[in-house]
Amino acid sequence: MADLAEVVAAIAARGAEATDRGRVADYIPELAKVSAGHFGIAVVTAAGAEHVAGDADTPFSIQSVSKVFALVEALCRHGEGVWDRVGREPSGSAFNSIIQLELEQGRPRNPFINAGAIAVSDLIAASCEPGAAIGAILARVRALAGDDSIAVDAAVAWSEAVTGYRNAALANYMRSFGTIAGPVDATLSVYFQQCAIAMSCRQLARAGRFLAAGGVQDGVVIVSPERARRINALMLTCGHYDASGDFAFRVGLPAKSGVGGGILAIAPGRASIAVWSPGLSPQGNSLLGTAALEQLAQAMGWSVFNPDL
Ligand SMILES: NC(=O)CC[C@H](N)C(=O)O
Repeated sequence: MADLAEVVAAIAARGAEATDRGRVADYIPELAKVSAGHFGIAVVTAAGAEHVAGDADTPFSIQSVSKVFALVEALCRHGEGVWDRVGREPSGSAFNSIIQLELEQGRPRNPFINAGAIAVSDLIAASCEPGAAIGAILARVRALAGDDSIAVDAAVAWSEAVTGYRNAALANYMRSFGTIAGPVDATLSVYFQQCAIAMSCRQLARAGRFLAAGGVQDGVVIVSPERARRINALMLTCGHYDASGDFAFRVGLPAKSGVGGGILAIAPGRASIAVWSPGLSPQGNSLLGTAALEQLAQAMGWSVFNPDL
């Protein structure tokens, strides 16, 4: 078995040198300001040991990685009722696609595409006092990461709100079907703010550790083992949108990406892994982050399709 610390250091060295780094997201103006030169990786084992390298302590916009934590929050508040609003099937289409919603009567395919995540934000808001939903999501993330300094980047949230025409279209369309029950503007505000949460790779890997450990973190039950397994299943099948199949083929781990260039990946029973490199593939997933996870999975034998995992 390869030495984990050495593997992490070697991956970071390769990530720092790579020349083909993908394109930084520019449809959210504030994200376009981030340099494609960054690369960070953090691995937190199920037992809590940490191995980090590169820009592992630099906060970045977690964007759609937040959809995992929002789903946890919604499941804890509404239980299986979440599935009355959103499905559990891969979409095979872009993260911000509209066309499927009309064909499927306003019911999003899964909680990790934008439409599904907006519906999840609405569910959380429905069980909170007005204006308190983002606080609940942030509190969840802080508790999981064990770090109260984690915050919403207000500039990113604002940048997305003033340019978020597609998300507004998705939300309004779903409101017409009742998939969203609350005021569209309030729901979108929760969604934009959760996407604008800033975290480092180290914080993100810490926050995901319960998913690598059957739902338990430091002796505290976050979710049941069954729920942790199901969230991992959704991450594997839906976490990379229309590149989820290719990600499973190359890496073989449950994982969720975001257009900020972060990816949270889970090796069940082994580790929670966060990588960050802002340059993206055409489907909006971190180019070097995916390559890094492919190298890590290969070197450590960490794939859910590996008989020895
Ligand atoms: N894939 C993503 O990370 C997309 C999230 C982004 N906030 C959006 O709604 O467009």
